[in-house]
Amino acid sequence: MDIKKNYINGEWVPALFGEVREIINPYNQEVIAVVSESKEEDTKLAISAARDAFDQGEWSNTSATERGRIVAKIAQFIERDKEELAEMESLDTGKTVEESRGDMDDIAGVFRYYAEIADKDGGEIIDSPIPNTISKIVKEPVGVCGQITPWNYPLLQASWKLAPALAAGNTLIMKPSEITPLTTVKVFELMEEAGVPKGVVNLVLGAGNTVGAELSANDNVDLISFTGGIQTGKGIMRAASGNMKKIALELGGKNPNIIFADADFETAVDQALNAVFFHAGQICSAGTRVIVEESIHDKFVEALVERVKNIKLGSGFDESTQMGPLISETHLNKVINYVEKGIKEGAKVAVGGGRPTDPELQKGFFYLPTVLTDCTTDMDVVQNEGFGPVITVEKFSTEEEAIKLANDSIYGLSGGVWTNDIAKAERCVSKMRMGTVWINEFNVYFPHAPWGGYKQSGIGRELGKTGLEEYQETKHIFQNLDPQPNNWF
Ligand SMILES: NC(=O)c1ccc[n+]([C@@H]2O[C@H](COP(=O)([O-])OP(=O)(O)OC[C@H]3O[C@@H](n4cnc5c(N)ncnc54)[C@H](O)[C@@H]3O)[C@@H](O)[C@H]2O)c1
Ligand SMILES: C[N+](C)(C)CC=O
Repeated sequence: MDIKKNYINGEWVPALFGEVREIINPYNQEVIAVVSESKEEDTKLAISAARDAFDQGEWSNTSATERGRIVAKIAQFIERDKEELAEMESLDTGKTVEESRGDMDDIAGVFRYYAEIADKDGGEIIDSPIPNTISKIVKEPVGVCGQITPWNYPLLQASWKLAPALAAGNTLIMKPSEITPLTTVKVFELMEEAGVPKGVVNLVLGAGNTVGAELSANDNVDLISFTGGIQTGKGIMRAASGNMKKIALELGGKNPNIIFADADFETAVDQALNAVFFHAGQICSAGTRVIVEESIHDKFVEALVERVKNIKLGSGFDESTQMGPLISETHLNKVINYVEKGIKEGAKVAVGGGRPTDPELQKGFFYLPTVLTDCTTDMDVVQNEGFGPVITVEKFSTEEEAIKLANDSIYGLSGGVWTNDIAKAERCVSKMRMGTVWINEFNVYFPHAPWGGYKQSGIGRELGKTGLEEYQETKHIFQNLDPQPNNWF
């Protein structure tokens, strides 16, 4: 098996100490690839390459139109290689190939979006209060960007960072999750093919506490953009304070999904499933915290359970599969303990609550889609992100109570409201403390709209114009057209 390498200063190079890591298919635990396992020393080399490339200025001085053209080429290559990328993502993560195909469309869309807006902001002349002067606001690249991504949407989360950073004229070093690096390696090949100059994009494969920690702390990195868990995010924030680098953090969620009695019942049930069970619930914005109006609670749970019983688990490559495995044994054990803790706290298992018994699924890290009822807001299982196929159900009787429950969280990533009363929906979403709120929808995201969290779900925004601005500095240029001595001293 070929060893996947780092990409540093335009060259594919093995890790300096020759270490490697095996990448495992979570469906059957087979080794699907071997990749370089880098250390701080490899990371420093990549940071130097990115620093030199930025300081030398070839990419930042390339016109924004030309940068956009290259970013568009990357989109085109992703579309060309969509099937290969989708299969690779499914092998690596266990998600169904159909889901991965959708991800690849989204990813190409992100590169296209930033290609299109790269040259749309030529700066702004503002009204200066001083006669005979010109005041101009321009945007410039931040510089050298460290980018760290998680395992659940490996290439999607990478695209949200790579495309705007490139469009804005930065140089970068990316560290994908050590568990799922394959599609990121492939996209670096595509960026090379698209003509991104050497040193502009650098890839270092390795663990968080070595490569990730170096990227977060190194004084030659000007910005660190991270997507992952809250605890890791807090550590990165502390490490980044050394040189006051800019930080962008996309963290977890425990997202409320409020169902009013006047919602379209069948649609709300169907979408409550979609909100959680894609990718076995390993979605930051999964609507795992279902909050149902008391008058329909029992009927809603009954309908949910009937549907959940029929969810088909299996290989992501089998067209009939609806839900794949969890990412790893460690994560499976975390989900098992999470549900057990919920049961000890008083939650009742309405369906699921353990591993499947099907012999064909024993090699994979499968966990049954699960619904826990009798949940209350003080429970760990309601307050913390489980990142598995687990719905907790709470009840409410008034609109105020629904909002109070929805906001009773350290998280603030996303949430949804289901009702046919549009005024009620508007009242609710205006009070929900989350970066994205959906009315009669859940889990929709696209390149034009910003994405990010309130509260401990993060700092900053990805996607949209705001996602480009994360990678830009704002400069005020003031020019005196009639300079005169003022003889003050
Ligand atoms: N808000 C969003 O848009 C979004 C999107 C996807 C995932 N997530 C969140 O990501 C989490 C799941 O991903 P995960 O398990 O990969 O998260 P994680 O925090 O364990 O790891 C994320 C990345 O950080 C790296 N890392 C680990 N320790 C580090 C350290 N000390 N310094 C620097 N980097 C380090 C990892 O190697 C990995 O690349 C969930 O909480 C999920 O909600 C959020
Ligand atoms: C941001 N999103 C929904 C694509 C993936 C979250 O894990």
